[in-house]
Amino acid sequence: MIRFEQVSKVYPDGTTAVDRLSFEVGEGELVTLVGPSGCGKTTTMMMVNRLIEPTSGRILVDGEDIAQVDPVRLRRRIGYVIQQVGLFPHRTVLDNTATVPSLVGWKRARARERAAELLDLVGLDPNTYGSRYPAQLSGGQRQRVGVARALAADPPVLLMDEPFGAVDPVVRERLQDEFLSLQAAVRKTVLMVTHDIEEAVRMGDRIAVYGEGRIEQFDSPAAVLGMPASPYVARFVGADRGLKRLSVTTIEPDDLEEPPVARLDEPARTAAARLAGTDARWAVVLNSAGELHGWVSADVLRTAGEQRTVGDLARRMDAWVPIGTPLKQAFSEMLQQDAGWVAVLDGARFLGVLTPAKLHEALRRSVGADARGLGRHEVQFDSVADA
Ligand SMILES: Nc1ncnc2c1ncn2[C@@H]1O[C@H](COP(=O)(O)OP(=O)(O)OP(=O)(O)O)[C@@H](O)[C@H]1O
Repeated sequence: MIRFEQVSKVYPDGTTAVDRLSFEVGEGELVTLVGPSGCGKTTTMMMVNRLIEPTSGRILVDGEDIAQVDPVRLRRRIGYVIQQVGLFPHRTVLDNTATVPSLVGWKRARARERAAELLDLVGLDPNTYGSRYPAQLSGGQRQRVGVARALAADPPVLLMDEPFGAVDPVVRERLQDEFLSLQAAVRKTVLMVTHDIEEAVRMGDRIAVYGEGRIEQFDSPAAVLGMPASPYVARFVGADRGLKRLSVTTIEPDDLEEPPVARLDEPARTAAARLAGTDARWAVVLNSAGELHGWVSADVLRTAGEQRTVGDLARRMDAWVPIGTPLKQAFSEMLQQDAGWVAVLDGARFLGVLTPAKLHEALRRSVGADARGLGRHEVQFDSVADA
């Protein structure tokens, strides 16, 4: 969808901002450009909507060499979100959001209707906020208007330069989450600049890690964290990349332990007999539909009276996550519920449990899989132990 072919930019004073850059962003993909200040990220981005012209090489958008496209026409297909948001201070939020549709000739009523829809989509009630001026909004709300405005004309491509940079960390995380669920629905092709590796990992389907004017590694978040392509990338992603990896590795069925299962309505003695032959100290308790109820201790089952059912003795279990959840979330659930394991469900169906030992194994699996898949030499298993 966006393709860079050997693109360089040398500014008139001789600064080489970008040096023979080649990469491609697929349709519906979100690629983050991350790197230290001054490494050429913004220059890269601004060449896509021709706010900056490359010195050599070419850039294709949807197969078309953009040097041949009228810049105004090009920019209508490309939404642009910047950190300072750049809202017009003397226009209402609704009019700000309707800017691009109005520019491209939509009727006023239709443009405003579309703007109201978009404000709603980014979590701002158009009835409350539509008539306000930018100065009457919080920083986070202004950022949302910036995103709504960029999406208003439904451009296939979105460029975002530090879009969540100007807000505090808590709001920032919320905006990131909101944008991710929005992106899951609208599936734009997105190029996002950030200097924050956490944000790059969280947001990107793939990450381009910049050195000076060059991409040092262009890979999935898991691969960048698990197998930095060079010592430079390893330093940039940081010593705690094992921990960061927890957020990008998801739970798979093979990661689960399958403890013995007891049914809510069966006699305690029956369940105790089943456990007797094993060294299990507890069993998961499911209801008759196979849904998680809780757990029961093997000792309690063994010493239970004749008449008792498993249901009389079971304890509720609230620590659970859906299959496919990132390990980090499962771990956090474990800590929050003060549990030694979390149940993993597929919809309401119980699949198995994740224990700390299995979590560690899953991390190792993900590093190993990348290593096999990509054949990199610099596999850093030690990063897993750090986690
Ligand atoms: N108009 C210009 N004239 C000369 N040099 C420039 C110009 N604009 C940018 N540069 C230089 O080009 C290099 C890349 O700048 P760019 O803004 O692309 O970096 P960046 O990675 O986006 O940095 P930051 O994270 O600080 O925004 C820097 O060395 C910068 O000083």
